[in-house]
Amino acid sequence: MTSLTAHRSDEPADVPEALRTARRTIDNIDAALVHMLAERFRCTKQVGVIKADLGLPSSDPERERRQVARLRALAEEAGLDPVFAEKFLGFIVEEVIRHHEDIAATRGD
Ligand SMILES: O=C(O)C(=O)C[C@]1(C(=O)O)C=C[C@@H](O)C=C1
Repeated sequence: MTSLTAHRSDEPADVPEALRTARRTIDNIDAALVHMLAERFRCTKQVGVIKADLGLPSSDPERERRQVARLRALAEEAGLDPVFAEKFLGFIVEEVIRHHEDIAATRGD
């Protein structure tokens, strides 16, 4: 193991190689998640502006119902706990709705 590797992975020198390798994969996936979430929020902020301009409500429970059904089915196919997938979506959507409300408030709606 080189000092460059140690620095890049930010791991103590005594971490076993198999664990180090797994953690590199985890770090890559976490980075991808952050980038994907940033893109999603960039997009939903545009949705917030559209909704505020058209006087539409911040939340759309019917749309959310369809998203939950779709994501639960995808999760089952993928071997991910569908309850977790639903909770994760709900956590994100809750934040999106807060953003929509802020946008509507600042645009005088
Ligand atoms: O699709 C919308 O209408 C949105 O505002 C986006 C979104 C989401 O984040 O997916 C957020 C709030 C709504 O209740 C439903 C879905």
